[in-house]
Amino acid sequence: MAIIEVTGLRKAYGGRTVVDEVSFAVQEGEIFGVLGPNGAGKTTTVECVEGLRVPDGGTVRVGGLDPVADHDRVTQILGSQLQESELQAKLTVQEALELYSACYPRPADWRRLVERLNLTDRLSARFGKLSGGQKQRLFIALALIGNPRVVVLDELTTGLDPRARRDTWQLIEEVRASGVTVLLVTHFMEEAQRLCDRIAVIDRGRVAALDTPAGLISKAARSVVISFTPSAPLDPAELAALPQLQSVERSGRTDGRGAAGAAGERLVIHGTDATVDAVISLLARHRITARQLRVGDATLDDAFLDLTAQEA
Ligand SMILES: Nc1ncnc2c1ncn2[C@@H]1O[C@H](COP(=O)(O)OP(=O)(O)OP(=O)(O)O)[C@@H](O)[C@H]1O
Repeated sequence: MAIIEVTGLRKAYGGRTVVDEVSFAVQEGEIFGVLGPNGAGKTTTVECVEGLRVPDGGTVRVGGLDPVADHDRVTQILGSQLQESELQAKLTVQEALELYSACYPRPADWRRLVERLNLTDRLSARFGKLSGGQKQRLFIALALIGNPRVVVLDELTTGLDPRARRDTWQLIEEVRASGVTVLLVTHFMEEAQRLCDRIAVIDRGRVAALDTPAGLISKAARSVVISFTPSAPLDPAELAALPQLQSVERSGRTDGRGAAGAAGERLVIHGTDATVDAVISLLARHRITARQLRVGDATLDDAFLDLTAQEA
């Protein structure tokens, strides 16, 4: 069952359309990612879902309710991540938890929440003195305090070090395992690939693609990457004629001109399985060996670049 349904959403600021006919549905129990370049309209879209912005067109439903007209009821089922500026630096962790608990008719037991989020020993610490990771954990606790069915997390791990980011990923997985649906806005491909069941890629206000991470990768033109250092140079014309070739990147000790792979130059070729087969045949035909040969699937990064337009 869809807990969030967005249909033909439009939003303009000062006559400039920044969200243009966006539609997607988030199923109960999934982690749904919203991914896209800066200024693509991600935050505007999720703020319409949260009822913080009034759409200019289309409909948004959360648990069947209109987030603007039924704002109070929607806040009972949807937990939002606070922005840093929304908490006073002098407030202690416990005070923040008690304050936010008081806003809900059936709040979660905050002591259990802080235990789960590993914040018990920080209860008397002031918000302003918490580390970045601790602040994010507190934001997750506050988003969950009303026992929501769905939480919206917008760039939760931006600014965290790699360990704190991984810890936060684990928490998000635990939140989902406890039955809460997660709408996650992120810039991090690795984060989206690891956490999300499905992803809407938003580009210039429109949904450019909507699929599972694996589905997005396989749809991207560059779905396989082969890299190697040839034992002898290859003819650039023969490389350019490879089937379903997307790109050839050359790196190493040469200036990137002339025969490809001269003097230890490394080649990184993006294409499909057919491209890889043809590279292997080409090497065999010329009796050239491929040193440090690596073949791998393209990543969500590659798919993202294929799916979103380059900045003009
Ligand atoms: N209140 C506002 N008034 C005018 N323009 C706005 C307002 N809020 C956002 N915008 C503009 O709308 C566009 C979309 O912004 P939005 O914050 O939704 O994008 P985003 O995808 O979340 O970007 P980022 O990844 O940089 O956070 C941007 O060009 C932004 O400058």
